[in-house]
Amino acid sequence: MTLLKLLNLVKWPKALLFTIIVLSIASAVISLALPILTRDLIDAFTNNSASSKDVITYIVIFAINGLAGGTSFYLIKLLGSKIMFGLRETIFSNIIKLPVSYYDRTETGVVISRMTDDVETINDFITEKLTNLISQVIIIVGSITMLFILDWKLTVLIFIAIPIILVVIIPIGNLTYKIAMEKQDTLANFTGLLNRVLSEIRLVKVYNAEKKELSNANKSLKDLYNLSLKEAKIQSIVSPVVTSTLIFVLFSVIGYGVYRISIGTLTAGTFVAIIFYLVQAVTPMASLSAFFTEFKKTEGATKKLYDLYLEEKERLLENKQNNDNEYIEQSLGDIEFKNVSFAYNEEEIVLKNVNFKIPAQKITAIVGPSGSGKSTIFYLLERLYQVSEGEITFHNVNINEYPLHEWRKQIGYVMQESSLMGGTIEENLVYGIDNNYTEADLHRIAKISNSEEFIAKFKDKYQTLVGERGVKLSGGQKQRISIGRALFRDPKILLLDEATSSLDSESEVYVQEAINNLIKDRTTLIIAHRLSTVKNADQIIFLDNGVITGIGTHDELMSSHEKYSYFVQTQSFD
Ligand SMILES: Nc1ncnc2c1ncn2[C@@H]1O[C@H](COP(=O)(O)OP(=O)(O)OP(=O)(O)O)[C@@H](O)[C@H]1O
Repeated sequence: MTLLKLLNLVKWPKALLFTIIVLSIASAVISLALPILTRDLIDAFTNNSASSKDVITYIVIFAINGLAGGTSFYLIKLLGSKIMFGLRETIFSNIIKLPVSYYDRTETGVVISRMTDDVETINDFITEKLTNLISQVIIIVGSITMLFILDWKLTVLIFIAIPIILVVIIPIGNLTYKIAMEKQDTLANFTGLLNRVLSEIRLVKVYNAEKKELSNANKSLKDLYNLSLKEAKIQSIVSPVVTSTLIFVLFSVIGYGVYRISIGTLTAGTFVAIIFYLVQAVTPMASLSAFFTEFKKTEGATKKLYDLYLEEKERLLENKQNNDNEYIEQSLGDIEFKNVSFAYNEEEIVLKNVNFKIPAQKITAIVGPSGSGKSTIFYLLERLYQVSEGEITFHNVNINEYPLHEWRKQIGYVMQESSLMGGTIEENLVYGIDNNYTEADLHRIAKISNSEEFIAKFKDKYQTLVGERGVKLSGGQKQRISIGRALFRDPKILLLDEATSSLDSESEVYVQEAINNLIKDRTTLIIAHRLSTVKNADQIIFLDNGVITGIGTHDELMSSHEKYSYFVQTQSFD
């Protein structure tokens, strides 16, 4: 059962669970005793033999029952919250370890919905159904048994209703389940759409796509609307059938009971006890009838969550202790691509048998037409994807042999779009730094990344909020913050995706200065878009449609590589 497998991932609060079970059994037993006590009290009153002790005992037991009910209600909610916490923590720690390739094929909104809606469904099932199961079964079985003992003729009358209710409930239960599953999927899709649209709201607006997105949203919303209506229609059939049957039974029982009292074959106390048991048994019965539908629905949610948990994670090798790690501590080391081929999917091979060396502490620039595979080389170095063939080595050791986090710690990656996280400037500068840093470090990094001046102009200085993905900063400011972020890590290897978007010349100078500070004494690989960069590089790699067609200095390639010299003349190289 997937639910058990999933729940096994969470540390079960066993003592709490045990207390809940004991309390709910105790409460069920008291509930079963109450009608008998009521009967005795009523009959005692009828015979004028009731003592005040009887009344007090009755009230005390009633109060204990209420107290046990209240306490177990709280404890069940506590159990649910603990399980939700555990599940969300476990699943989140897993989804954050899933490789980038997983997110290439999955909409993030769907993952969000798993973490929110599906976990909630499981919580509802546990707190409202599973934990009450034992006490409900005890109450139903106990009440029916007591009914038979008290008066079998009346009980038979009650049982006539059960097949009528079952005939309606069972087939409809399956239908409700199907609708619930459809609803879960539609909701996940809608969350996906919401996430996509809201994260790119500027794009939506400048391309006048509001109407289009609204009509996309409309489809999901209509589906949700129709499914809710379907659910309502089903309920509008089930509910009156069940209620009328129950009322019919109740009236018959009351009529027959009153008749029996009038002819003296039933005491008033026993009659009240029967009604008491009847009411007591009906509520858990209704809840139990929905148990299997809810269970199936929860199994659906559980399976999706468990599948997410089973998805293959990035290979971390965190506990690996061997000599290879020592290499990573040394600063000097060449990186080599040896016969590397790579494809994101079967349709297209992006890198084809690529061989080159990135010498330590030198600048290597990669140039080539759009889509030739330049960024892919960075992703492979960051181990965001695994090579399909060949290997990438550092100190002649396959980079996969290094623990992933240790390896990534050596690399500073300044992305072209200068991705920032929502939060403050300080949080962005120190992003991913787990050791302590001082105020002085912060100022030093801001200074060498040329950010100090513009940060000082903000009212909140380092605590200025940058907005989602840094929307409140200018392009040049964002770039300088990302350069600062890379500097903070003091990486040995630097991956720099030079921005194609042109900054104004003043900003450009600031960014260039920051880059020069960043590059110093590091093994640098730049995706180059400027003539000054390629001229400064120790070697240039020309990548064309996934194949390296030339390696050399700017002057060498200008004289020997026709496409390179043409490229230099025609691209936006200044
Ligand atoms: N996540 C992905 N899934 C599938 N294909 C991808 C993915 N990322 C890139 N590609 C494809 O891989 C090829 C190389 O892309 P890459 O981004 O490495 O090129 P590039 O040289 O950096 O281009 P540009 O200069 O335009 O940024 C392209 O054909 C692209 O469509």
